Amino acid sequence: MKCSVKAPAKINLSLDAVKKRDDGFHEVEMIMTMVDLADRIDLTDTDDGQITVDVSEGFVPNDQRNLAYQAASLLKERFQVERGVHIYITKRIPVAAGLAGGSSDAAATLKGLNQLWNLGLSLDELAEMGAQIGSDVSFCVYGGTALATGRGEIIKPIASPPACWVILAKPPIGVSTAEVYKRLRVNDVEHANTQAMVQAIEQQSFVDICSNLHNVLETVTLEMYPEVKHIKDQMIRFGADGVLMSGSGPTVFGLVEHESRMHRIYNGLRGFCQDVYAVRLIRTRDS
Ligand SMILES: C[C@](O)(CO)[C@H](O)COP(=O)(O)OP(=O)(O)OC[C@H]1O[C@@H](n2ccc(N)nc2=O)[C@H](O)[C@@H]1O
Ligand SMILES: Nc1ncnc2c1ncn2[C@@H]1O[C@H](COP(=O)(O)OP(=O)(O)OP(=O)(O)O)[C@@H](O)[C@H]1O
Repeated sequence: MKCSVKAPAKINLSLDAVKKRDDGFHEVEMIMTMVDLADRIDLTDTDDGQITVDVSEGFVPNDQRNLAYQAASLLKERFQVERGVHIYITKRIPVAAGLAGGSSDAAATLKGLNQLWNLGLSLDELAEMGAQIGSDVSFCVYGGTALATGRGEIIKPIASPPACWVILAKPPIGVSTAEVYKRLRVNDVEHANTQAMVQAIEQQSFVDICSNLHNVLETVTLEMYPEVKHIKDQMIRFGADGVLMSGSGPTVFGLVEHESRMHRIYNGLRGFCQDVYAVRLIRTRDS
């Protein structure tokens, strides 16, 4: 038996850290949404009881460090599954980019194995297990657009933003999420207006979404890596309607309403940045 699952990337339209907790994590308020740049996870059920991983990109770990491996291992142990699985990951989402590639691979593996191993778990149960792997995994299990609180694992679905283009540009550096949170001074930053972003989305106001884009982690990453600030400035100069760094970076995204302008920005950025993508937001059907 085999199954294939798409694992899309996320962007943070708004990311606020309210305070640092005693367990070392930050209490956050984030508005997250999925874009149609995705990894592909192929799962093949095996009868040797082993979990094995292969990845199309050589520099992504193919052992216990892989978040998809951890997802399979968690399900196998919790439900005493005797079967094994071979996981093949076709990587399209840039790695250590702030786009939750590894988290989405883990979420897709949880969902795929739920089917392949006939576990009958609900999305809520899969999301709860996902939270044990990483803070972004629960959101990736649900997908769509959501307000994420707690350390990122408490998910409240909201409406999808209006359709638009999303240009992603990643400078050739990897950023450590742990390091960025460690350097963050929650009391010295300008906080996001999360409620204003929720309202802008509910009212389908593209203009208000663009004016409320805010990510407190920019205060750290832009200072550490001036090339991220440079890409942000270029995207604004080329005419994106709204520009922000995603997650802990270094990927910068630009929201663009009109296709002709999207082409102009994409071509302009390609001149000095190799990793540039023009994608769409993934909108859920009921919104
Ligand atoms: C930056 C974001 O990607 C935005 O969506 C997330 O907040 C981080 O999600 P993630 O990469 O899944 O993070 P995890 O793997 O859970 O945590 C990595 C490290 O980031 C820090 N961390 C993470 C989440 C959080 N709410 N507060 C934190 O301080 C912790 O030091 C943690 O050890
Ligand atoms: N399936 C996976 N795909 C990519 N990286 C993985 C995977 N599993 C484990 N990793 C490890 O996780 C690290 C972070 O990768 P990832 O692409 O998930 O970062 P990210 O997009 O910044 O995540 P986030 O936005 O959740 O902080 C990588 O350096 C890699 O070694």
